[in-house]
Amino acid sequence: MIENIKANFTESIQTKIAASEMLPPAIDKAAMMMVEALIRGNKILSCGNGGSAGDAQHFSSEMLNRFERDRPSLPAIAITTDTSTLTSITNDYSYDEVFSKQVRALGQPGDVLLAISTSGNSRNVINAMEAALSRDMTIVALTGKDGGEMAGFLGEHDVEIRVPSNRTARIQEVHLLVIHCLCECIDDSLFPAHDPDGY
Ligand SMILES: O=C(CO)[C@@H](O)[C@H](O)[C@H](O)[C@H](O)COP(=O)(O)O
Ligand SMILES: [Zn+2]
Repeated sequence: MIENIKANFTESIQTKIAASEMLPPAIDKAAMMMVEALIRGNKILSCGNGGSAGDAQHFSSEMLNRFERDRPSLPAIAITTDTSTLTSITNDYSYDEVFSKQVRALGQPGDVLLAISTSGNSRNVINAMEAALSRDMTIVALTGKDGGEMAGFLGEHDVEIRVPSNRTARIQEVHLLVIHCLCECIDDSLFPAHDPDGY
């Protein structure tokens, strides 16, 4: 067990090192898309399944409350949280529609969809991306593996941040780091720190 645990740490560290060499330009582009949307008065919707639903909520809570320093609340909604909405859409239509119906209701032109899937193949996330495009939103996709079907849905105004790993857990661990990078970039752009420690 101890050896397996150590191997998980090693694999996670190696995945992060590989990601640190490949992902910063895409993360920077995604952060700028979000900053421009927020400056325009738009908002960010986020979605994903399982651990990625947690990531979607982690991101929105850091927007709505704060990341590392005090600043005004920023508009973001995780569409993974309202069990009445989730169960009724799934019951009456299909789990595949659980995010897309919410995007069509809440999405406005210029909003950003943060779409999170380690495989890139979750049908409800892909349908949410289709709905976002129909609402003239832009998309930041956090993926892994080969990017799955999600990779094929992205246009020149969108960005994919694909973690170089085939293991769901390792991909999720880097997704959380990416989310924290996005939060820091957004805060530094919109609310530059006044003291050198950033607090
Ligand atoms: O957290 C984990 C595995 O670490 C699981 O809950 C995982 O998120 C679920 O199996 C998801 O349904 C996987 O979906 P996706 O990442 O392929 O879109
Ligand atoms: Zn997990």
